[in-house]
Amino acid sequence: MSTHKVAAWSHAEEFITPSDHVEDAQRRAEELGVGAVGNGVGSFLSALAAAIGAKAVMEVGTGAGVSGLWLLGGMPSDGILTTIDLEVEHQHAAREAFAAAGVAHQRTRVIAGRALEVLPRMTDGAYDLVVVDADKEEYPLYVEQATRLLRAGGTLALSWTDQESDPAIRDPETRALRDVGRALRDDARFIVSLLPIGDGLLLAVKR
Ligand SMILES: C[S@@+](CC[C@H](N)C(=O)[O-])C[C@H]1O[C@@H](n2cnc3c(N)ncnc32)[C@H](O)[C@@H]1O
Repeated sequence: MSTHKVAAWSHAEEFITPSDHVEDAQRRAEELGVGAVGNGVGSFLSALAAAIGAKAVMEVGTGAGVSGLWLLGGMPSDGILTTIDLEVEHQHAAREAFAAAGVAHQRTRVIAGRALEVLPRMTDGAYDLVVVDADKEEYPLYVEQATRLLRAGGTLALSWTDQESDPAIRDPETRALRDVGRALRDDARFIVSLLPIGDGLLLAVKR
């Protein structure tokens, strides 16, 4: 790979300056030892939510609310973010982050529980955007649920891993992602693109 490509990737990560609220949430995520999207993926999610006018967003994996803040920043002012996490401490941090950023209470639904128990209770075709950033081994099952939850024309965004491109890496998480990537790529119901931002983001638009 050319040095320009590597430099361009780094540049993209630093190109957009996060808000103070996002930076606070990133620090809280670090304190809690939970992952969070970087500025490349975060700013992309914000731009994507704005581009598609996402009023109803489902997020699997709230963390400390970093990706949630980016998403809310791109959604219309009456848009609602539904976000699921099984860790009470993460949810508490995310609620604090949303409140500190002045997000109206009614714009977020922070749901406690295991994604695979919560998602089946959600309404078919009701979401413009589903963002997945949780247990990678469960991705195939999240995708099954997301396919049902998305409206026609809705978008699925899967937080990826840069290890997926290395065929020598065959741990269960990486294999699950590889399988899901191939399945979506070959699924005529979706238009798919793998974006090289952050650790990667797989986009699948439901026809
Ligand atoms: C990488 S973090 C999400 C970070 C978040 N998207 C952000 O950028 O701020 C993954 C989160 O998924 C949650 N998680 C893991 N397995 C889960 C499951 N089965 N159901 C719900 N949440 C889960 C973890 O508790 C953790 O908070």
